[in-house]
Amino acid sequence: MTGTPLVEADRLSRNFPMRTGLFGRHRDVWAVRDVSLAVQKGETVGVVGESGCGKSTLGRMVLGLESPSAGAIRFEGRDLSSVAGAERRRLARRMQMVFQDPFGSLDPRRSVGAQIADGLRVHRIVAAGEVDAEVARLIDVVGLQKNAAGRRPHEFSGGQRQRIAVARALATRPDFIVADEPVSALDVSIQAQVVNLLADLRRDLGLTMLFIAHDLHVVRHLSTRAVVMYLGRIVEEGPSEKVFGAPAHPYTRALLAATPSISARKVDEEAVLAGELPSPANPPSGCAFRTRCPLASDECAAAVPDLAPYESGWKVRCIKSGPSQRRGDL
Ligand SMILES: Nc1ncnc2c1ncn2[C@@H]1O[C@H](COP(=O)(O)OP(=O)(O)OP(=O)(O)O)[C@@H](O)[C@H]1O
Repeated sequence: MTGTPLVEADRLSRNFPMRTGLFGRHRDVWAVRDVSLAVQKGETVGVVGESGCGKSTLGRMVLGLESPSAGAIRFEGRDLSSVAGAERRRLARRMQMVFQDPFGSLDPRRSVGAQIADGLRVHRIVAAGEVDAEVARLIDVVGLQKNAAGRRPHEFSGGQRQRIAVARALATRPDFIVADEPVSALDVSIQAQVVNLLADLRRDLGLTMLFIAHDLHVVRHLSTRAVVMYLGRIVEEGPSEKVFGAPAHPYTRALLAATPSISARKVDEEAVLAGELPSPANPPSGCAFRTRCPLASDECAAAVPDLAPYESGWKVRCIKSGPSQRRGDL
């Protein structure tokens, strides 16, 4: 892959102070730790991992909604922390977020049309006299009925509300969208419709996306590249068909084993995810996954493994899964 990425996270970390234990001692929870990620124009990068692995914090930092404790975010090569004022607003127009809970992000008292129009007005996307027509166009683009503009959010089903949220995000004509669990609050029967809408929009509008989900089906369907996170760190990253087709990290294999219907391989009993996710306030030493890993040995406790090249464009953070160990018998 060549050229400046549209969005780049460079060694991003974010910690939160937290009280733990009986005596309420302060400890840092590292929600995201040393994450580097480049998203090329037109790519859809899917971020997966169990709840609490740091996916949302990463997505919020990438959009500038949360500040990193360390590291940088670059948009078209420009460090977001060095951009302010009108310039920052111009960049904000180009980056939008679609949240898990569309109801929480929509105002119940205002009409859908008025809420879609907010972004049009703030960023002066069209002339004042053309706002209504543009709202109607956006409503059509996301597949809602023409009369939706005059109605309030509670008059719609969950899937339709997520379409409204997508129309709002599209209003500013963004280049980059972070979708944080956009379908996980929806009925399974509706999820595919919203996923297909996002896939169509990505194709038709040339959108670049960071797609966050704990559901591997959804990520596999939408993303060109997959990033697997465990306790704040990337443990595997590579082309989706490879990561989901022949996962290299034992954690990715365990996630896939928990979703057998998309596993191309026979479910490996050994790979089934054992035990609880350790507390992010007190992660295991060395490889954080070692306490649940069927391959773990003493050396896994010694140091955090590097995110090392596995194949071209594919990286794995596991001392047992380097290219030299790759035989399909792990
Ligand atoms: N504002 C905050 N204050 C304290 N801790 C936080 C805050 N935001 C996130 N965390 C902690 O950071 C860790 C990562 O949270 P995050 O929401 O990014 O994970 P996630 O993978 O997106 O999970 P989920 O799917 O449940 O949203 C969790 O342990 C969480 O409790």
